[in-house]
Amino acid sequence: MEEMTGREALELSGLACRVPDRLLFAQVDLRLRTGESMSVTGASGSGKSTLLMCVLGLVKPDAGSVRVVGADVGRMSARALARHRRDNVGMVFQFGELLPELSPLENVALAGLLSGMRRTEAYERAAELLDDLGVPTSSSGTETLSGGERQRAAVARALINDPPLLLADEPTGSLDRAHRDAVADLLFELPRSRDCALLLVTHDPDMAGRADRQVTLAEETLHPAGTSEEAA
Ligand SMILES: Nc1ncnc2c1ncn2[C@@H]1O[C@H](COP(=O)(O)OP(=O)(O)OP(=O)(O)O)[C@@H](O)[C@H]1O
Repeated sequence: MEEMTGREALELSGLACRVPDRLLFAQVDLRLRTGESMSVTGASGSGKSTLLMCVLGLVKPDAGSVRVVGADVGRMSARALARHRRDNVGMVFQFGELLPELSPLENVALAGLLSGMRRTEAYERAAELLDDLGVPTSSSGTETLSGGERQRAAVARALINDPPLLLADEPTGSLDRAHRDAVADLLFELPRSRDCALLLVTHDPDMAGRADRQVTLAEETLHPAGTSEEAA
């Protein structure tokens, strides 16, 4: 029985996407509410990252719709979409993708500034988040951070606008086991502590298994994990 708590963060209906030589996926339906986490596994090349790109509105699906907090991202102008994404979606990638010239604090604050936060507020919030997430705010560049700290800084950056939807693509893929577990603990706590929805793409079965709901992209569509022949 699914509990109907939280608010709707993401709804995919009949989503289909092809690349020039083949169909990646079709008939993808998914609903995710704030407070929930969902993992997406699937063989390499099955289209998991492309699915996230569709959610971000960076790849236009061939059919179906993507609704983020109720708004159809396929019907927005580029400008409205960029605004909507900044306000509602946080994204964490495999290598953190922080700007190396900036300090961790500046990296996080910048995301707030770009969405219109006042300077003092952006810096205060950034410092608070980094502190909460255990990243030293004293470091001057991101290269002095450990891999785990860098990923936590990337999570802080994704959270600065309090997004109802958090997307993560292999967020622990570059980390050793100890750091991986620490970042995983942090990520899976977020849906409840920050009332956001977490959609996580991973090849790691342990990570995937920690999500409230688990799906696999295989045979060109999404299945509840464990019901498809295809290995994750
Ligand atoms: N713009 C594009 N043009 C052509 N092919 C593309 C394009 N984007 C993605 N693809 C292809 O679509 C397939 C799915 O890519 P995607 O990165 O979504 O897979 P994935 O499941 O995330 O893989 P991995 O687990 O290896 O990261 C790949 O075969 C990729 O080469």
